Amino acid sequence: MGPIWPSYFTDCFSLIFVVDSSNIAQISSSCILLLSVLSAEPLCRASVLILFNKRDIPCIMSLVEIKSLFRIDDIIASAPQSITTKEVSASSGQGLQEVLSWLESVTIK
Ligand SMILES: Nc1nc2c(ncn2[C@@H]2O[C@H](COP(=O)(O)OP(=O)(O)OP(=O)(O)O)[C@@H](O)[C@H]2O)c(=O)[nH]1
Repeated sequence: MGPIWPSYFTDCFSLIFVVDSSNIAQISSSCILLLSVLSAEPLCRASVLILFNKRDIPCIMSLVEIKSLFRIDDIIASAPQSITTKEVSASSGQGLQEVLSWLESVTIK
């Protein structure tokens, strides 16, 4: 789906990027996709929420290790956008309330 995402960038003020943090094999491609999204000119002022999803699934790597592999600190430091990260589980609902609070905080009133 990545190739068609730019069709939706115009007038986009907030963005939620979901990472499957149980799938270590996909981490680097997910990171590259995120970098391409963050460098898109129409999104340069968007508020960005990165969700590390599937935290209910036992994984051989901790979230700290996954974030390090993802180079999340470097990405946040160099991106023009305001970026928030959260760990969630779409399955159990872990973190859902925080996601809703974030959405409320970035919603244009
Ligand atoms: N345990 C668990 N399962 C989840 C979670 N989120 C999604 N899933 C399940 O994971 C399966 C695949 O969903 P996704 O990863 O969203 O789908 P996808 O991105 O098309 O899948 P891939 O391209 O194969 O990675 C579905 O059965 C979902 O119900 C979660 O937080 N925890």
